[in-house]
Amino acid sequence: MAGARGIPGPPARPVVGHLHLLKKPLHRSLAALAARHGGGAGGLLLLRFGARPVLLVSSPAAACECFTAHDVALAGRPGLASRRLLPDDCPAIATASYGPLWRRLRRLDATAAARDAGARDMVGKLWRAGPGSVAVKATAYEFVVNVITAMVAGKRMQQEEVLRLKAMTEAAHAATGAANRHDFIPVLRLLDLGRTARKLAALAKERHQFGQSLCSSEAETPRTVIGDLLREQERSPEPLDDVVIRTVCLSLLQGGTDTSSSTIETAEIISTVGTSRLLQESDLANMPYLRCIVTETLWLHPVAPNLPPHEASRGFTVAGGHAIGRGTVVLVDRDPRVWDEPEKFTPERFLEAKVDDDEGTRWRWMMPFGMGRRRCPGEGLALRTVGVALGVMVQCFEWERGGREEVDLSEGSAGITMPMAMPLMAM
Ligand code: HEM
Repeated sequence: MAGARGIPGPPARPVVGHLHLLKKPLHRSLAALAARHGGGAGGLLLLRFGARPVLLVSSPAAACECFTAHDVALAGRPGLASRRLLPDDCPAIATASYGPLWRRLRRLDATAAARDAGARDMVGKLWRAGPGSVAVKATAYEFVVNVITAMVAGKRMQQEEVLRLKAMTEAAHAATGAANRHDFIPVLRLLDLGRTARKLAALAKERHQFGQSLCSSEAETPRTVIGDLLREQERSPEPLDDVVIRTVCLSLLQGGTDTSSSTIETAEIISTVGTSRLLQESDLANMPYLRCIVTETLWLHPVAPNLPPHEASRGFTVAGGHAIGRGTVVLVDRDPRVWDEPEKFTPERFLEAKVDDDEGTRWRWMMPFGMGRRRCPGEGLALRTVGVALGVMVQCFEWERGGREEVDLSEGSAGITMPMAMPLMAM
């Protein structure tokens, strides 16, 4: 790339690169580094995780350019060591390499839903739990799982299975975080400090068994994802194998549950439908403020603040001629300057904004679900599910603080997703 300009970064250490500068939660560390060093190259900062170049993009314009003009080059995921330890028979759409298998999985990643009954169940559960307290996220989690299992397999999931899925999803998110040291420092892998290899092998086995039990269970209605996939398996000239079916089902469940339930937990809402009947999905179109609250929650508490890592499959130039090398891992950082008072809960800021009207609003909206061809395929489903769940919870309960203290919205230290440090409890 003749004439291309290099991208600045802070001084790196031998072997670790910049890993020593990263603390949990990762996105706060990265935002601090971007604020300190990233102004000079159009909002780009070049770091090294071990020997691996990592580009942090914190300018809206550069991020838009990356995921539009260079979207194909950035559609890959880095082949990190932890992912290579997960055998081929339990992949996930989110970590699959860009290519024919990923394309096929995405195509199959169908969406359909019937959620109102699930919302009623969730409210009933919170109600029956009192007096005392019940973790909102656990209840919201069960609700989301049941919405998605109904879509995938046409049935509800037993409580033990919900807990098993939750543990598996949290372990997978932690293992696929963007800055796991064992991914970038070979000696740590060699010694298997932290027993990462063993944990990943156990996780692979668990995913395999869980996916298999999901797929081999009898689907109760023909209009389910599994039903469609099994029919396609029989009919298609290029039949689907079990790995593909398992992956689609698990990706829907694992991609959708922790993300949506964290968002439900974090939001507060004002209902507009009154109390004569329970809120339904069709009400959402007439509730712009509810939609703004969900959007604002995703802005303030994105579940994947830096997006899962993307990898440049070829070199290109961006932001006025800065060179991005092949193999660079790309992470995105929210730019707080797109809003006045970016950290203040202000749902009204989205009242006027149309989702896709110009580059600015697109940027403001793009972060929670990504952008380009790896953008979240569950976005529509997630917005409807979160909207219905929040609406019903606010419609049916009065929410107030349990004591004098502010509700603690601080972040936990997860891997690729970002849960709250203190779970929200309904008393
Ligand atoms: C509030 C809820 C949700 C949020 C905030 C969210 C966010 C995201 C983000 C940021 C990505 C990565 C985009 C990128 O790589 O640039 C993603 C990917 C993905 N999401 Fe979601 N998601 C949510 C709900 C869902 C639901 C309900 C499903 C499925 C039913 C789902 C399935 C997936 C899958 C399969 C991928 C991988 C896409 C790929 O790599 O090609 N997500 N999501």
